Amino acid sequence: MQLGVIGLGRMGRIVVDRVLDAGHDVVAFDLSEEAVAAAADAGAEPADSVADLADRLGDDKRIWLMVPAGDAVDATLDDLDPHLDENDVVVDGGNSHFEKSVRRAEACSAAYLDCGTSGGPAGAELGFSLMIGGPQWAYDEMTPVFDAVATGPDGHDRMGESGSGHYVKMVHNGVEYVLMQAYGEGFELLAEGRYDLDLESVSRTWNNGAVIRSWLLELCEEAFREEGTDLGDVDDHIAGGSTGTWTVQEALEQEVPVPLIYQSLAERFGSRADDRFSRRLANRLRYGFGRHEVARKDE
Ligand SMILES: NC(=O)C1=CN([C@@H]2O[C@H](COP(=O)(O)OP(=O)(O)OC[C@H]3O[C@@H](n4cnc5c(N)ncnc54)[C@H](O)[C@@H]3O)[C@@H](O)[C@H]2O)C=CC1
Ligand SMILES: O=C(CO)[C@H](O)[C@H](O)COP(=O)(O)O
Repeated sequence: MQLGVIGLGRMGRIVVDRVLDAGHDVVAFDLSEEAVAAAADAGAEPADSVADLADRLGDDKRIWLMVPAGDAVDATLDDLDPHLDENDVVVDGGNSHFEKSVRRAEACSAAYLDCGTSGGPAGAELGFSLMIGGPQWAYDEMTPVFDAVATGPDGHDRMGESGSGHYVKMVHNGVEYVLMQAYGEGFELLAEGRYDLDLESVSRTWNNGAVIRSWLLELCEEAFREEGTDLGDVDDHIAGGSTGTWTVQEALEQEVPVPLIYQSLAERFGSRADDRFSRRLANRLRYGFGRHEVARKDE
């Protein structure tokens, strides 16, 4: 099979390498010439534009987008669409919002698969977990590519109609926030609590047979090993948050209670403000109702 890959960053490059390793051909394009040259060094055929990539693919095009979610996906689809017909398949493997994926699928001249991708850079060796939405025939057609990019046949499946792949990935990320928060709270208590503990040792011990072992816990072990048991100079600021926000918005719309996901998201937002207005007001209100002393900034 011949696959066009657009977007050759952390994730797209893994798609290229795994598809090449499985014996398929790859045509690769990125706005970054360095990224295209590196993919060519790995065995991909370089393209210098979206149109050039489409020309090199011939009929029955199979194309994987791995560009940042949002405008980059729309811009790429605008450039691609004049070259597409109903026999072609486009996969969006990024973290797009599921509703945008439904709209893009309706507008696209090709069959459109929304593909939630999980596994991060570790997927280079292990393969990814792929959650795919869209037409069954297009999923079947892309199966050799999904087998190569995922951990294997069990690492991908069609979740359902258009949008369902990115919907499942959105909820996956909400769960990811909660697990991170849960490990964070447990280790915070261990770090601040009454014993002088080596947290790398704790996480290694938990990772070997404990009920709460997991890949995220292995990443905790790696973090304590590389940064130290006090996490050294790692800041308490957590970036990101788009996929968790979407999960909470959808839960509100469906009237499904997700207090843990919301709380984990709020913790992220809270981490970005070191001078919280709500805390300052609560501090002042305690004076109002109880004449409790107000802590002042210069004290
Ligand atoms: N990094 C991660 O662990 C994961 C990322 N994702 C999703 O995968 C997608 C890609 O993420 P990364 O590879 O981490 O991003 P990245 O920033 O490492 O790579 C994106 C690449 O796309 C290229 N690009 C941007 N706009 C382009 C355009 N219009 N045409 C062609 N190339 C363009 C950039 O030059 C860059 O090489 C995102 O939607 C992200 O949310 C999903 C799961 C995990
Ligand atoms: O999808 C992912 C992991 O599963 C990506 O790492 C994504 O970039 C996380 O983004 P955010 O933390 O902003 O939701």
